[in-house]
Amino acid sequence: MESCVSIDSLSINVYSEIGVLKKVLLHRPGKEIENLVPDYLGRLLFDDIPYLKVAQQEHDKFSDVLRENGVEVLYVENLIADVLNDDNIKNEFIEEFLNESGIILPVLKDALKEYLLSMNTEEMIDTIIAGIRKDDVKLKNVNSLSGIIKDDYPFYLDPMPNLYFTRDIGASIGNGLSISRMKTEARRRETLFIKYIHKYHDLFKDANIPLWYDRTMPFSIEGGDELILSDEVMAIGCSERTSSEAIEILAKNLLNGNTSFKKILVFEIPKARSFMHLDTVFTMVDYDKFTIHSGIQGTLSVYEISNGMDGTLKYRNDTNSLENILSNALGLDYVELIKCGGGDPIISGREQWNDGSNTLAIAPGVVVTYERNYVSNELLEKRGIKVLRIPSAELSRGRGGPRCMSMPLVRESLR
Ligand SMILES: NC(=O)NCCC[C@H](N)C(=O)O
Repeated sequence: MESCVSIDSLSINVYSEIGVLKKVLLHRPGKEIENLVPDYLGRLLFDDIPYLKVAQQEHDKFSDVLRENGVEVLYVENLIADVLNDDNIKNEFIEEFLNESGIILPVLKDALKEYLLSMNTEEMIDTIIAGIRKDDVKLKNVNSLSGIIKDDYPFYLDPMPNLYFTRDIGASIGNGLSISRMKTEARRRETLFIKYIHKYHDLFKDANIPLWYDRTMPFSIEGGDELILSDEVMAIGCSERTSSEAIEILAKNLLNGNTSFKKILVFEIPKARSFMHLDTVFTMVDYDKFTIHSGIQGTLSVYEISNGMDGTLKYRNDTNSLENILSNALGLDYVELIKCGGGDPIISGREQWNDGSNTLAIAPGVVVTYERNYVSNELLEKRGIKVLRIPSAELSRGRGGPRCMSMPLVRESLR
């Protein structure tokens, strides 16, 4: 349960999806977006190339709305810069980052290390996130075959265009943290940032923040699949990105650990790009209200994981209606599922594709949404939800919405 210290001094405290948001981690899109090229869009998990200048203006509007509502906005790039100002930690990070980038040829590794260390910390971080093009680095006396016969791949280090979807790199659960094992190579290195911030940043390093999951585990799980429905119940999507094995390991650590969590609802959703995470089709907007994409309702299976008395886990396939599963789990008489885009399959399809279901609650009944999903937004307002719209034409090309772009660190607990 919530500790007795004041909310502001807590480093991680997230026991719901809707508690007043006090502290959140974002990444402002940078030059990595301009290193997206048509040939590699699919592998880098993008469907189009955002116009960086406008994407940044939209993201600044997002952070303004959060600050205007009392949220302290932290940026990944600033926290990791704080950490890497220590030369030893910087060297450790660069070593690990280059290894994970597949840079194993010693001459190339040394040349890239020298290139990165020639910059100040902030520039180095921007460069690492943006990617390093072969044209950027004149590799001095690299007498290796690959230095002579170059293939036509333009990068030494791939860009990290998905970093502005900070939701996925980790999940604050209770007073602890699940550091993701990302499903795809394209996003795997992103979690190095959260690893080093958790391990070395003054905000976290002495706070004994338990790790419920770690990036070294072999089974993938991503934060977009991890929803905190209450201080006792989580919903976790078994999806294109999150494996049942990872869910089981996380469940053991939460249900058998000394946490407040008693039950995990596993939502088995179609393994499809547009439904890549549970939060692209299902988010919580109030004590008893959720948005949902009608396209998954017929195909959804829900399995409940709870504590067996002997330290094992119990599994049950819950065939009740989703409304009943949620109201039972949350001890409510009734919950309302608000269909993203209404019932119309064309409108729902369009608005779900542009993350109409991916709302970010900043307080009970108050959500941030993409303005482009106007049908879903009006439906939410008709159901009594306060909707704070942000511009989204460029940000949405990355296939994520306001919840995807934010990693809550502190929310006021609901009770
Ligand atoms: N929680 C989320 O739904 N995040 C959206 C991630 C979009 C990103 N282009 C990806 O495919 O991973």
